[in-house]
Amino acid sequence: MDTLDVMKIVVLAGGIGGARFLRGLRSAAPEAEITVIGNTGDDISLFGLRVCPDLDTVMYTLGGGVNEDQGWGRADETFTVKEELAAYGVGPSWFGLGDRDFATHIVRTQMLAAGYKLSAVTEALCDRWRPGVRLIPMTDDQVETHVVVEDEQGRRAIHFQEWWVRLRASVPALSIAAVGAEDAKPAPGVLAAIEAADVVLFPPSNPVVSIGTILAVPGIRDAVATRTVVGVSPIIGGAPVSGMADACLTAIGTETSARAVAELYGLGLLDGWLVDEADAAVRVEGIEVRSRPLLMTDEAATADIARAALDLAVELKRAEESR
Ligand SMILES: C[C@H](OP(=O)(O)O)C(=O)O
Repeated sequence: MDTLDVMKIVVLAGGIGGARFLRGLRSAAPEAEITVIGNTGDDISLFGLRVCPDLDTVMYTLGGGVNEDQGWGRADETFTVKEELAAYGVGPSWFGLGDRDFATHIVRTQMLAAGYKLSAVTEALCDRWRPGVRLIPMTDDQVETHVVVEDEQGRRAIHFQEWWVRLRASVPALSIAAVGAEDAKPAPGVLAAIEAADVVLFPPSNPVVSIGTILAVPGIRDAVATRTVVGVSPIIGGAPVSGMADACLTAIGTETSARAVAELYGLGLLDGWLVDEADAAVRVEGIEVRSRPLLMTDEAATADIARAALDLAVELKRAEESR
């Protein structure tokens, strides 16, 4: 198998970083069949609507509709509905939904209310966006990431989005839990896609609340462990490439380093690990570590990173097969 051959690739993805990596992967391997298993732990109900930030970020980014500067939400967005809600005193005001984005959540909520599963709704939304990959939510069941914090209002669990977006992770998380994950079932097609995959890639998504949450759905981790898996480090030189993943890693007692994240995923799951040149000295027992520039500065640089991940995965798979 050559990376240029048609191959089946599964990617576990969160939001912005995952979506940008996927855009690079799609251009690095245009013939590949790419299945994306999307995190739904960040999902939240707002104004009576079901909002799936990570699924939408992947869909908008690959479908050409994303706000490129922000990395999420729609391009050419307006905020009339948000302003009108605020005029009624209806919140929360801290979650920035634009008018175009609202339409997606209205369609999704309407279909869910009619009895369609989230996986079917996502497929229907993708009919419009044609992302060039098959996007499946990790589960059709409700899983919500909650964060335990303690401040002047006392100790309490809040929705991940409230901690992340409203509080900007400024209050330390005492713990993070994917509520509902242990009883959730993988969405239809998730396990079959993993079982059929030539390789599985972990993009530089948040290892705790994105990839960690997907792996927490029973059955997914075990299925992934049977494949050749290569991850791209979301940590460069001791800091997240973007975002505040360090706040999540600290909450679970893991150091913010490329080595610690590889160890968190663990031997038995990860076969190869791409780190930045800044982390060239990183070694992880039992995992093949390679270094190269990992900043996704533009689409061409991102495609090079995706190609390097794929090449490493193919090399490791071949080595495994010849043993
Ligand atoms: C929460 C978010 O996760 P991602 O969508 O990047 O996986 C982040 O770490 O910025």
